[in-house]
Amino acid sequence: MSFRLQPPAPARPNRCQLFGPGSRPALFAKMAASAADVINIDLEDSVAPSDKESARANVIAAVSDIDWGKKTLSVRINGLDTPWWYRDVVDLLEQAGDRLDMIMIPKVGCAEDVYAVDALVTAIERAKGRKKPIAFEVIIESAAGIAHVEAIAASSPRLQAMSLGAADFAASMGMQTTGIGGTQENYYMLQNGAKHWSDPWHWAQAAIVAACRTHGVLPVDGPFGDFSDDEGFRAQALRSATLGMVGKWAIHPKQVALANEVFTPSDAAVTEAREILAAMDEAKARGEGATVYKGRLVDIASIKQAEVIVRQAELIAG
Ligand SMILES: CC(C)(COP(=O)(O)OP(=O)(O)OC[C@H]1O[C@@H](n2cnc3c(N)ncnc32)[C@H](O)[C@@H]1OP(=O)(O)O)[C@@H](O)C(=O)NCCC(=O)NCCSC(=O)C[C@H](O)C(=O)O
Ligand SMILES: [Mg+2]
Repeated sequence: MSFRLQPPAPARPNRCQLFGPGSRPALFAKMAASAADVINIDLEDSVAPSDKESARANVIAAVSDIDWGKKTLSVRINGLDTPWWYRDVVDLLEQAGDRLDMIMIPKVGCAEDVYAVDALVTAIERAKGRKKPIAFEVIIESAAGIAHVEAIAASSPRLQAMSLGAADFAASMGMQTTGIGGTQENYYMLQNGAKHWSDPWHWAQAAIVAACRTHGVLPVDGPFGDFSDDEGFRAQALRSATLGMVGKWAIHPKQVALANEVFTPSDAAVTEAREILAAMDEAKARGEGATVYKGRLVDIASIKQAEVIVRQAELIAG
């Protein structure tokens, strides 16, 4: 371990982030009643330009009017390359109630993008005497975003989470696909005439996880567009969880249960993790740093691995 210890990520459940357009207020109560840990009301790409102002007004009202329970409530503002983003921030901070937890900043390309929003938010919080500081989450969804991912992860103490936005990312990278996440037909290795599909999102996800873990930010997998494909969603989410991501977006309510299932450690995994911790306690009592559990080596690093699973389960259990 480096002299600099790895900071912990925010201790809150983030297994599923359910999205809904700010221009469809009829969905808000349904989103609040869902089993998602995080609610993302969108002012950006799911809202038509002609609806931007009315969607913003809907969202401001909904922050206070709807009972969001214990969920983390986040609003995705428009990108910094649009004419709408500053008004999103000003009106949300000045008019939406204290129930708002987070602002999601899309298409972040450099740390200075986050700095700009931070400066505006900080000024409004001071001017208005807002008591609860607004947290940030960002989406990495461009070539610039992934090139500068580590600086972005370090950009603000407000930053709690970072997601991969597969649709805009694919477009920015010039990838030949219209799919949002998941297996891509043409991304395969060939061995003895048989195709073996590979994962084109893997390297970006791994870069996001490393940047997030370095700076104490939650790494999250973004949307999976084909909401009729449960097994495709599950496979993508399982890969993300294996890489260290803590959750995934749902762009339809049927994806919420799938995300919660994958990102909640199973009873078997938690039992095994606790057994490893117990085996290592016994080893330590014998003055040993390593022992055998179910025929395989466990050592001091295994304690940290097991603690990741136990901590995640405890966090979710509340
Ligand atoms: C995808 C949808 C447009 C589908 O809407 P709809 O046609 O109404 O779906 P259904 O008829 O199947 O709905 C069944 C019931 O579920 C309710 N519903 C639908 N959507 C939601 C929701 N998001 N939250 C809660 N409840 C929802 C319906 O009202 C039906 O209820 P009932 O009649 O009582 O049975 C729609 O789901 C939708 O708009 N999804 C979110 C889209 C969105 O926010 N997109 C932005 C995020 S993804 C992105 O931006 C890409 C990213 O940035 C990147 O670059 O990768
Ligand atoms: Mg996007």
